Amino acid sequence: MHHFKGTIYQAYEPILFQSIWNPFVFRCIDHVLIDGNDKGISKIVYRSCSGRDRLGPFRLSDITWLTANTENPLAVGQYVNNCSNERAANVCYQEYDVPEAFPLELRQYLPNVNYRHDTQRPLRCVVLVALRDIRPGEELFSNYFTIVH
Ligand SMILES: C[S@@+](CC[C@H](N)C(=O)[O-])C[C@H]1O[C@@H](n2cnc3c(N)ncnc32)[C@H](O)[C@@H]1O
Repeated sequence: MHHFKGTIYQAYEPILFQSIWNPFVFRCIDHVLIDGNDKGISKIVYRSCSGRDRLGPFRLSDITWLTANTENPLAVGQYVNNCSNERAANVCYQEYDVPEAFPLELRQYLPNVNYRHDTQRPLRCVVLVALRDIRPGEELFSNYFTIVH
């Protein structure tokens, strides 16, 4: 199972500059957006939001996916390519909201952060679920336009 990492924007929040020429923006069913780009302004925004949201000694999100030393090796969801007739999808998307009861000390491994610190709703995450057994080194394909409810 892989995470689609990145900054979470509610449907009404401004994302214009971060989204220009950015193929890594994922749109959820309810129009929440995840900017999974690990470069440029998207990277700066994620770092800044992640540094801002801390609770005592705990980070509330994983920042290591922006570095060479990734602590959550599952946070690679945005590198999945689009399937075609010749190359069928082998993963699909599942959106979920992190429950309030999720342990504080484990939040540092979640590769998503809210753009706005005063967002009232739970953190949105999107994971990729394998549709069949996948061998090491196999390229991952999803149907960019299908979401499992
Ligand atoms: C979310 S990224 C996917 C990961 C990207 N291939 C990478 O290496 O970072 C989306 C971009 O990947 C490329 N892409 C996705 N599916 C593709 C496919 N089936 N064939 C060729 N390029 C594809 C397109 O350039 C698209 O804008």
